Amino acid sequence: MESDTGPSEALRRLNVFNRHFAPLIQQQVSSDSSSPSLQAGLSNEIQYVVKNSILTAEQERSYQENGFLVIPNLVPHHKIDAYKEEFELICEGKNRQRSAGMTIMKDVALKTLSGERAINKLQDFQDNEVLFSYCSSPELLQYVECFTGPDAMAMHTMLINKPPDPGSKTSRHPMHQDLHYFPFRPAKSIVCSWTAMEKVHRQNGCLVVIPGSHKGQLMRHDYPKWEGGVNKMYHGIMDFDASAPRVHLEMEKGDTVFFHPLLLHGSGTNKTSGFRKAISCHYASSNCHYIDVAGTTQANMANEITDVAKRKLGEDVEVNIKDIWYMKGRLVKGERITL
Ligand SMILES: O=C(O)CCC(=O)C(=O)O
Ligand SMILES: [Fe+2]
Repeated sequence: MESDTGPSEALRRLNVFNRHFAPLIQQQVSSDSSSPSLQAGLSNEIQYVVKNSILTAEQERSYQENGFLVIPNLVPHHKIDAYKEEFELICEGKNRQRSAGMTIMKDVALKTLSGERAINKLQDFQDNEVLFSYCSSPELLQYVECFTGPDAMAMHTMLINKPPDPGSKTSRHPMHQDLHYFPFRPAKSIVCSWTAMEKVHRQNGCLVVIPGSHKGQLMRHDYPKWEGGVNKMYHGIMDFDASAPRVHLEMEKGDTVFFHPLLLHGSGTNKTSGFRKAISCHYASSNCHYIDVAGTTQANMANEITDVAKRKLGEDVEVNIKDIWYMKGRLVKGERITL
């Protein structure tokens, strides 16, 4: 059934969202009505939004203060249905061409199952035409540009298929900052888009964020010591302040959250019997530069990625994580500069 909703429905949901979250996220509406991008230069504060004609002053202020912005009903339902169908075909594994270059991740507690029931995440779908059309879709890019500027690369792609939790609580994703995985900067020119492929709520493990945490530093990440085990590459913040106020982002199919790579976030246990799906892309300005992560808090992540790459390519192959990122990045807008 075609269930796309029109602009007035989107506006209604935006209002509901704002009413619901405004008190929680303490939107700081100052008496100055000019937008943060227009205020650039007036204070030492990092400006997280570039000059644009898309975001309202209120949306800019909200991203500046909170580090995330939810746009209701952004991705049409028929597109999401096509991504879901493609994901299912990949899980069936009949046509290897479809999943060329992808990293298919299995849940630590469900490895013995087959097909979709074992797979909790697809990564690196930059060469799959159907899935990658999410990253290059105009409805997303108009917003992406507000954070990356006009030259934008899709750097990291994921389809998350959070499985029904088997009782091990391994379907949780520990609180983390995505910047931990990225050897490029500056952080303010990177943004994640995360689109709900169905209704997501607390029961099926929606995203959980800590508003304002994007203004902090990159913290130390490692595997949490969970009794039931932890999924591969699900690093979490080690010195996490569990009392920090969090917001659960309950979203409808097609709703999209854009968030900063230092924003602390994670997701809860899926207590339902369905697979909670979301599709996501990390974009960066092509003007970003690579950094050397040796000797930093990111070194453990880099070693793990290098080990995986060596297992695929051969132990004697010299692997540099910058090369991996260089190869998987795809230009989606403007010109490719340094990334
Ligand atoms: O969809 C989720 O559960 C969160 C995934 C996430 O934050 C990540 O993979 O970095
Ligand atoms: Fe994340």
